[in-house]
Amino acid sequence: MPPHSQPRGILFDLDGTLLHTAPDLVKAINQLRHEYHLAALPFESAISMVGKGAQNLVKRALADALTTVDLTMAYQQFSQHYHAINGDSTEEYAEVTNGLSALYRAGFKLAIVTNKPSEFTLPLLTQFGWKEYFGSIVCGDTLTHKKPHPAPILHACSELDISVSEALMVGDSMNDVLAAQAANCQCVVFNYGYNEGVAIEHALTQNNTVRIFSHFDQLVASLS
Ligand SMILES: O=C(O)COP(=O)(O)O
Ligand SMILES: [Mg+2]
Repeated sequence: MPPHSQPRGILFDLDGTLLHTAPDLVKAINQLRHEYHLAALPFESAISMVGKGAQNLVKRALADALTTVDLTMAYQQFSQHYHAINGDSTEEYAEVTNGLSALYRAGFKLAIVTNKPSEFTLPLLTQFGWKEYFGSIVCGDTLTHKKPHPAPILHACSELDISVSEALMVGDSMNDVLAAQAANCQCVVFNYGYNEGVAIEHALTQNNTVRIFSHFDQLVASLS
């Protein structure tokens, strides 16, 4: 398949791509730090720790106290905090619901491929009314491996019953780009997301074939 040919399946990252989850994530992280008598992290520092799943987020957020922290217990504490507020201050990026609905109605097979654990992902998909759109939902704890490993992308393709050459990965970070490259899958990224604190334009090398969009409408238009 030549680069940029029309896909049959579209695999979406969640945090930083479909949903601006940062306000709730940062709040839960700072509630956790408060329990450990640690100062609140500034918003931008906390959000740069998002990307490699919630267990890694907790580890990164407690880096200044790691020698004294039981990470299993800390994750449980974070999970309680985040469950209590998950979705409260989370917003979809502009035109995401309209765009997903249009792509679904146009016959594309859609999937979620996120590093976010399923316990937090599924309630958000229900809250935003998106669950019916997705023929596959691969979360950070669905498989042994998370992005940037290619396995989540390959698993979603298998569940959608398409070959990876017929898929397009849509994300916001190098975890999405590297997973797509390892799986040999087309990839586009939005530049409004998180990418662990680094502008995605700077992270991508010049000869990279990944397209960069700044609005969800641009993705939908590129697939019409
Ligand atoms: O939970 C994370 O760390 C990131 O989630 P994402 O893969 O949807 O960006
Ligand atoms: Mg993301």
